[in-house]
Amino acid sequence: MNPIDALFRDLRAAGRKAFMPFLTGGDPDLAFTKDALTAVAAAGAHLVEVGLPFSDPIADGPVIQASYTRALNAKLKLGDLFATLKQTAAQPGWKTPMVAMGSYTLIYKRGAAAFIQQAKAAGLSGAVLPDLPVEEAEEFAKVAADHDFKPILLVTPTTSPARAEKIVKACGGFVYVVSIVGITGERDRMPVAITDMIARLRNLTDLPLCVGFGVSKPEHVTELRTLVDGVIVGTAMVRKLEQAGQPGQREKALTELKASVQALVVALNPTP
Ligand SMILES: O=P(O)(O)OC[C@@H](O)[C@@H](O)c1c[nH]c2ccccc12
Repeated sequence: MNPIDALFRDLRAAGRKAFMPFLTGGDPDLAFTKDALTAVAAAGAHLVEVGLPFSDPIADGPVIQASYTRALNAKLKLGDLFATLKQTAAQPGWKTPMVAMGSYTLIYKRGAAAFIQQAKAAGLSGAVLPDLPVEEAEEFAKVAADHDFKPILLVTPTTSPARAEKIVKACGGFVYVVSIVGITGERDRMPVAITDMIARLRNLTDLPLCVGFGVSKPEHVTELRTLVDGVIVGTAMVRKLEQAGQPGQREKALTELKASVQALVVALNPTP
């Protein structure tokens, strides 16, 4: 069974929700990526979304764009990032599923089957594909299914019901529910319309629904916890990667990253 399916089966049986931090691969360097992944897993993250740095932003806000730029300026290569993920997942006791998040350009360049083989060998169980239109997702979804690799597509507040139906059919693992129209980045409050969006999606699919964009504080998570199967937090985590790039700040950034994950995990699952 794919590790993402196994995770959500277990969480659902226990009445618990998934916390999923997003971390850019290679910011400020690959050694830190390994340390940061290990730290968030130890702090209770249920699965991790690893951003594959890319030059053209897709819905990325300024904090994540700057993070991608730092990784690319440090001459990050995808093969090296995959090698780091593999080492990370090979640590004794590692059981945190990882998904990639990246432009379909990165996949298309390599060919879907080749990309999936490399990604799986690196320990990745699926990929969030923000710029793959559902019309073109079918072919990727077929290749992915052959390799038990999960294609995760996004539904936004402006997605039509007919399109949402196609998207959830092409998805595996979970559906990425974008909370707001716009780009990634912290917001003060969670939009009210999210309740309706989730209810409509529940009628279309049994897949877990995970909400991202704008989630950063325990209060947000408390608001969402009864509604969703998981939450994704990117920008608030990536700020710690930025900090880690400052001289002498690595240990402090790791400690703060852990504390932030712990606080969000407790808000999501308040009873032990
Ligand atoms: O940063 P936020 O607002 O916490 O949202 C998560 C998000 O960063 C992550 O999932 C992500 C980063 N870049 C993306 C591009 C498209 C979709 C999603 C993403």
